[in-house]
Amino acid sequence: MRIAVPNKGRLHDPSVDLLERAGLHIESAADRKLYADTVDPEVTVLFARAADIPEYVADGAAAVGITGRDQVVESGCDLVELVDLEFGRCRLVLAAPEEGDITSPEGLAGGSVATEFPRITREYLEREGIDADVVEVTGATELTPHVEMADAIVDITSTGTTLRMNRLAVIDEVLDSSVRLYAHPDYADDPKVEQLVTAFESVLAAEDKRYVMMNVPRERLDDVREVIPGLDGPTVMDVAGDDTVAVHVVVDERDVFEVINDLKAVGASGILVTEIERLVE
Ligand SMILES: Nc1ncnc2c1ncn2[C@@H]1O[C@H](COP(=O)(O)OP(=O)(O)OP(=O)(O)O)[C@@H](O)[C@H]1O
Ligand SMILES: O=P(O)(O)OC[C@H]1O[C@H](OP(=O)(O)OP(=O)(O)O)[C@H](O)[C@@H]1O
Ligand SMILES: [Mg+2]
Repeated sequence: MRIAVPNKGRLHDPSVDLLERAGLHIESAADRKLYADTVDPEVTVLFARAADIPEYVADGAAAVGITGRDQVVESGCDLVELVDLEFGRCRLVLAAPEEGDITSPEGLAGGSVATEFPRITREYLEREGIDADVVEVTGATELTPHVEMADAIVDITSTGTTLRMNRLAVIDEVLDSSVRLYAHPDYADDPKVEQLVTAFESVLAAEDKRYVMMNVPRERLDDVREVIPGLDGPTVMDVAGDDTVAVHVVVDERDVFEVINDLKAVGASGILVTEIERLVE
C-alpha cells in the first residue's frame, strides 16, 4: 500500500510524526528522497506536494494520502475521507480591505476576487448568487486588493495575523479545513487501509489521555474510586505481602492536576503520570 505524505512545508513534520507514533517508522528516508519504505513491508511512503496529493490518490498512484481538506476540495477529486487528523486546522475566508466599501458578500457583485483556490471560490460565488470575476494567483494573495488587482480575496487564515498585517477584514467564511487521511474509493475498505485508520485513531484517542498509577491503602480504595472521574473503573492489583493495592487508571489530561490533589488527599502515594502512545478503543 502506498501512502502519499506532504514532502515539505508546514504539513510535512506533523505527518511524519503521526506515522512514527502510529508505529509506521519510515526507513531509509533521505532529505531529497521522494519515496521510502516503512517497517511494514506492505507500506511505502511517497513524498509529494500537499496540493498534488489529491491527484496522486485519485489516480491510484497512492491508495491513501495525508493532506488538507482545502486541497482535496480545490482539486475536485472524489476521495473518501477516512480520519480527521486534527492538525493544519485553518479556514478559507472571503476578505476585503478594512477601510474599503465591501462589507458583505453581496458587495462583491460586478467586482473581482483574487485567490489560490479558484474552484472553491467559483463554487462559493455560485452558491451565494454573486456575479464576480475570479483572479487566479499562486500566493501572497493578501497584496492584490491594495494594488487594484482585485476587490477582495479568498485565502487561508488560521491565526488571522496575515490578514491583520495587510489590513484585510473577514467578510464571510468559505470553507473549514484541517488535515485528513483520504483514500481512493477502491481502497477505502482495504484491510491494510483499515489497519492504518485504526492506528491513526488510536494515536489521536491517546493524545489527551494520561495513565495514572498509584499505591493506595486497601481501606481507602472506595475513597479513591470516588475521586477518579468518568472513565472505566480503575485496575486494582494487590501489592505482594502488604495491605496496599496498586491502582492504575486512564485520566483526561485536563483532569490530571485536580485528580492528583484529590488522590493525595485520600491517601494515595507514589503517584506516577505517563503519556499514552496509543489507545485502541
Ligand atoms: N496558515 C495556515 N494555518 C494552518 N494550516 C495552513 C496554513 N496555511 C496552509 N495550511 C494548510 O497547509 C496546507 C499546505 O499549505 P501550503 O500549500 O501553503 O504549503 P505550506 O505547507 O504552507 O508550505 P509553503 O506555503 O511554504 O509552500 C494548506 O492546504 C492548508 O491545508
Ligand atoms: O492566519 P495566519 O496564521 O496568518 O496564516 C495565514 C497565511 O498562512 C499561509 O501562508 P504561508 O505562511 O503558508 O505562506 P504561503 O502563502 O507562501 O503559503 C496562507 O497563505 C496565509 O497567507
Ligand atoms: Mg503556505
